Amino acid sequence: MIYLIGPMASGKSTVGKSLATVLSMNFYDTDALVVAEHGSIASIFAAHGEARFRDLEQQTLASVPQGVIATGGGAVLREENCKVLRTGTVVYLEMSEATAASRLKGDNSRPLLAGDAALTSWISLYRKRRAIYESLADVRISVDQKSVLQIVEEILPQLPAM
Ligand SMILES: Nc1ncnc2c1ncn2[C@@H]1O[C@H](COP(=O)(O)OP(=O)(O)O)[C@@H](O)[C@H]1O
Ligand SMILES: O=C(O)C1=C[C@@H](OP(=O)(O)O)[C@@H](O)[C@H](O)C1
Ligand SMILES: [Mg+2]
Repeated sequence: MIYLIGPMASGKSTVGKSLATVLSMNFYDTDALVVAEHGSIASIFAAHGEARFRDLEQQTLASVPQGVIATGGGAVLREENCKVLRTGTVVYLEMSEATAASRLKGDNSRPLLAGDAALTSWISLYRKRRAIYESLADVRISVDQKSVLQIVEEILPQLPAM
């Protein structure tokens, strides 16, 4: 299993999909699996709160089939999830604030960033989570100013033989 972790908009979903294609592995995105079964993340947060979303995220991560897995940026908040991540190869996509700003403009799919034009929430969440991302990472890649393909090509030689 290969797990992608990192802050919101670092490219876990996009890079994960491309990495899976290159490796001829299945790709799963825990957020997409939750949405397919329970509706949009925004609607889950609005109707039931973040804790409910975290429960669904945890259940999904624990039962996802073999492949390349894009996690949500907050999946590392639960130790149960970290235990699952440690069973595979963890690729951490790190990103600067400037890159986040350009990617998040006009995107309102992430309830934790609602009204976050100045990126205050993104910065504060990343500050709280950065140490966990670093502690879990087997492979660490800075995504700033790199194309998806460049990032995939940087990850490939750092993966253990499978
Ligand atoms: N290397 C990249 N260069 C430019 N844009 C990117 C890159 N990686 C991702 N993106 C774009 O940034 C946004 C966030 O990417 P996404 O894969 O959803 O991140 P995450 O899953 O980590 O939140 C998307 O619009 C995506 O197309
Ligand atoms: O960082 C977070 O807490 C979240 C990140 C999102 O996924 P991405 O990191 O793929 O945007 C999604 O799981 C949800 O909106 C919460
Ligand atoms: Mg994603």
